[in-house]
Amino acid sequence: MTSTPFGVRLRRAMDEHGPLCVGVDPHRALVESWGLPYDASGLERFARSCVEAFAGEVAVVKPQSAFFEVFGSRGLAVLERLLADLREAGTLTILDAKRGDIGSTMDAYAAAYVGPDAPSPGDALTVNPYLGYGALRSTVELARSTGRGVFVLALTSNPEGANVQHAVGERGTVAASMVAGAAADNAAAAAEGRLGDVGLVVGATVGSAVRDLGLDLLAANAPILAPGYGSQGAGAADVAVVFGDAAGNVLANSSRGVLRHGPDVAALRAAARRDAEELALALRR
Ligand SMILES: O=c1ccn([C@@H]2O[C@H](COP(=O)(O)O)[C@@H](O)[C@H]2O)c(=O)[nH]1
Repeated sequence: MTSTPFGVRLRRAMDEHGPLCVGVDPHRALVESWGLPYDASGLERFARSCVEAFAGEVAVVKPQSAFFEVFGSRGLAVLERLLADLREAGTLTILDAKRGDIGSTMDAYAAAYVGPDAPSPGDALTVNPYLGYGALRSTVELARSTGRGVFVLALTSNPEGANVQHAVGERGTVAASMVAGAAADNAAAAAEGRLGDVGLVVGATVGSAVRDLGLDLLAANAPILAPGYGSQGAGAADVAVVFGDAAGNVLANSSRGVLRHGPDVAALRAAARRDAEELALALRR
């Protein structure tokens, strides 16, 4: 819990380290390629190497909850420790758990992940707005009250997402309604001249969709988490083209693209630095 808003802390971190978020996605193949057993003990050593490699070195680390949940309570304990170690090192985290439900259930998810007594808090949480942007209200409010943020899925990096996210409803496309929701929630921050705390997830792989759907990402004053850079095929130049005038608010994520350089900690760190520099050059504001 902190009194400095998430958007302010994220902007500082990106200015200092470049616009890269490293994902901690312990896929079975990766864990085994690091010479580790694919069990809770291997997971723990994998996570520890990530802390050693990335703490204090990159703007943000994004653990993917699914790969920890696989191991039940022992996996969740590793996730909690990973988040705590990064927090202690002063490195921002986004917990990628993509929570989304009716409002009353979201209250519990909000308490679990962004509340003052959250057992495994990150600095921000990814949320799924498929039950409607309004269902995220309590999560947005609680996150802001603890200096945390949320990232709302808007245009995801997978090809199947377009079928839902490009669909046209009463007030335009589904994606546009998410951007409008974030813009409204970030308006007060914009008036203060700072980046908002309600981020959007927009894949670096979406091609011309941001333009085609007329999404004004810059006006949303939202941090933009852009997965798809690296293993999913988007390069830094693609990120610059996809986001245009909003490129300065983009935090590109790479998980496997960096992690494949492990288990050597120096090699992991060097890979992250190369990507952060490449992105900073391409997205220069
Ligand atoms: O639209 C989305 C939203 C989230 N993700 C997540 O990001 C990482 C990407 O991993 P890579 O290894 O860099 O492909 C992963 O955790 C996804 O669940 C996404 O890819 N697209």
